[in-house]
Amino acid sequence: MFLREIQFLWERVTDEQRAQYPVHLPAYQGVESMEINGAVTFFVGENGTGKSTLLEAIAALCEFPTGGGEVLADEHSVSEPFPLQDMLRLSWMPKVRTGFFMRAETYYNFASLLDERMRDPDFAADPYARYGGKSLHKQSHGESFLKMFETRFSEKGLYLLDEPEAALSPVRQLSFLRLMKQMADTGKAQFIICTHSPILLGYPGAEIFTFDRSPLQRAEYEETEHYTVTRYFLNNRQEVLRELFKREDDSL
Ligand SMILES: Nc1ncnc2c1ncn2[C@@H]1O[C@H](COP(=O)(O)OP(=O)(O)OP(=O)(O)O)[C@@H](O)[C@H]1O
Repeated sequence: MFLREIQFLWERVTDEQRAQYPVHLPAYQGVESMEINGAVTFFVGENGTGKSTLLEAIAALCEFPTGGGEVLADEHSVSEPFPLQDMLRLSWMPKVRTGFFMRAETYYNFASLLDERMRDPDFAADPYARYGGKSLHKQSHGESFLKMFETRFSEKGLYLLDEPEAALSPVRQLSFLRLMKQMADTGKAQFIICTHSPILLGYPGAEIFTFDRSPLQRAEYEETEHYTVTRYFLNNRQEVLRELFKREDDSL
């Protein structure tokens, strides 16, 4: 593993910035440092708690292309949001420069970029070579996603992945777990992953940070809502659905 610690340098932000996105997000309040102790780290938590924002800030500090993962525009904001990376410091042992940042939602753009490169006569290398040999638009989403990981995971590096499960069936998620394990075991790859998948989260010995608490903190797999809610639903499906729909009818 390479990335050992993410420090939050509060002295770098003004009081005004502290009150605004992204610095104001509850999960970040009171965080001085996040120590990373394993090859696989997950960020979990409710939608909008700041997982992607932190992952993207790490990617920016690593100087990885953020893959078209532009920050959501805020219609009400009069100024550009404070770049979270400006208050972060990453500690490495050893420092790596390779790896990538990938968010499922920008995968389509990435596929189009490769097609553009294929058409570009000035681009000598085969842009599909590392991605299954043909346009990602001509492979199913899940197939090409997994293919891409199989090819790219053979390289040493830090992999920052935002909801990789979005493209993957449950069986493919299991394949993905195996792939991560193979890579992590070589000591050449480190993963930091935002996920909502109870399957991915089940990676053995993974370090999990939950953004549902303020400050964000470590959690055990069985403590996460992804585990408890999924488990409860699967064990009590009829009861949960009855209760859910009854409430909906009542509010009509
Ligand atoms: N440019 C922006 N200006 C203001 N607020 C923003 C901006 N970009 C994102 N936000 C808000 O910041 C919060 C955190 O967003 P983020 O994408 O990091 O959440 P997340 O935990 O990754 O959520 P999800 O699980 O849904 O992907 C959200 O409430 C989002 O609407």
